[in-house]
Amino acid sequence: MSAETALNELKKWLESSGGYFHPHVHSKKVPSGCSVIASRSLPPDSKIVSCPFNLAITKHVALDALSVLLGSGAMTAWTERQLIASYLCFHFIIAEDKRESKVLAHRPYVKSLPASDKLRTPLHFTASEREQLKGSNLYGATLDRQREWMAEWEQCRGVIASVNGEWGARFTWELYLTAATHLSSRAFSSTLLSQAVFLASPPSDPEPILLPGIDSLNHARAEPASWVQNYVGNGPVPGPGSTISLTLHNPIAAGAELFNNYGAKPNSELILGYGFSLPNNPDDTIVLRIGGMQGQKWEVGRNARGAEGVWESVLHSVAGDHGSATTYEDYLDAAEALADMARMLRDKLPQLPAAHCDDVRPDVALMVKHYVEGQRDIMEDLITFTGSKENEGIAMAQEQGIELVLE
Ligand SMILES: C[S@@+](CC[C@H](N)C(=O)[O-])C[C@H]1O[C@@H](n2cnc3c(N)ncnc32)[C@H](O)[C@@H]1O
Repeated sequence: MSAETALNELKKWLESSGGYFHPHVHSKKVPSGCSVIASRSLPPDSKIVSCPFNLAITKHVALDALSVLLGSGAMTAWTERQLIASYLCFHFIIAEDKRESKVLAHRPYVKSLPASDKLRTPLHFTASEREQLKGSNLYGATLDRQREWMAEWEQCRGVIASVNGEWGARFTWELYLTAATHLSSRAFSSTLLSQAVFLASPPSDPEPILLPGIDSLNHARAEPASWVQNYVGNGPVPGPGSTISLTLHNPIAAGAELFNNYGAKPNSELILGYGFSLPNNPDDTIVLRIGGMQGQKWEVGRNARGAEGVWESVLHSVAGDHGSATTYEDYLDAAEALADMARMLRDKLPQLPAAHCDDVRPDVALMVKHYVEGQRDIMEDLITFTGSKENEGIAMAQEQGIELVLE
């Protein structure tokens, strides 16, 4: 099915269920799936798309359908990802004309989702592409995620196969990985459906949900966009006609792409969860763990954002328990220790793939480049930060009349 046909089917389905898709936008095929384009210029604060609450895919929607197919009680202890991903998978396992498919209520949406060959998270990288990440945090995070998702898939497959062997055979790792990636790359928070968005404190355990149509737009950093809730009624159960809409606050020129704003996310998160990256992403971070500090972690960003926390810990670890305030020597030792660590991490980062490397697809090479450059820049900024701490140590010594000769 072409991108245009899939979007038209999605539009028709949304509208027939009380939703809305702006009549003057269309879809354009791009390597990663689709982009949404303005067919005419759109004024500021245009409502682009609305999804009725009853088309949202929550863990409860998934559980209700799976209970009919697999029997209630079969999914005890499944996570919301297992429930929602398995529900999406069943749209491919059970043909539309089968009696059991009645409970699979999201076919026009599922058909509009990008096929697995369009997905580019590191779980979809080839072995040689994954090698490009070796030495970075993202490499370990990829292996952890693959292990976790595979264990989930095996648990689900065991239950499904015990109910129907044919379904179990069709519930492949590739199908589950694709569905779980659709969830990681398109999820919104369940708080959007809760009346509690009007309250000061949202519920403590938000869950991922899918909002068909609202997830059609690509991301642009800092794009002024709102997700607007229209909750009908005052009770805990939303009334018929309740919707979530996406409104874009900037005017859009005819022919321009429409963007949503997924929030401030570092490239590590964009690559692992979504399969794309931003060049020189200002929200990039690196997670630091220092041996001997009880597994404590620090997230440091560009311009040494967040570095004070790791600095304080290193300073106190260097100063030990000498019972007095930290000395200039503590400052110099801590600055040197932190700079050594930052240099070591920088030097451990992977080398960038050659511009034309047969084993690495160009879009993957670009993501790896954006990510590694960001990690390197953060380490350079941290080294500069340790230089300023060293200068503070030197100034402390000078205040005490001590002249330092530094090598
Ligand atoms: C919520 S979906 C957006 C719609 C999607 N393009 C589609 O075809 O269905 C998120 C996915 O879109 C793609 N995407 C979103 N923003 C992007 C961007 N700025 N650059 C490249 N790809 C992007 C990524 O593949 C991501 O996983």
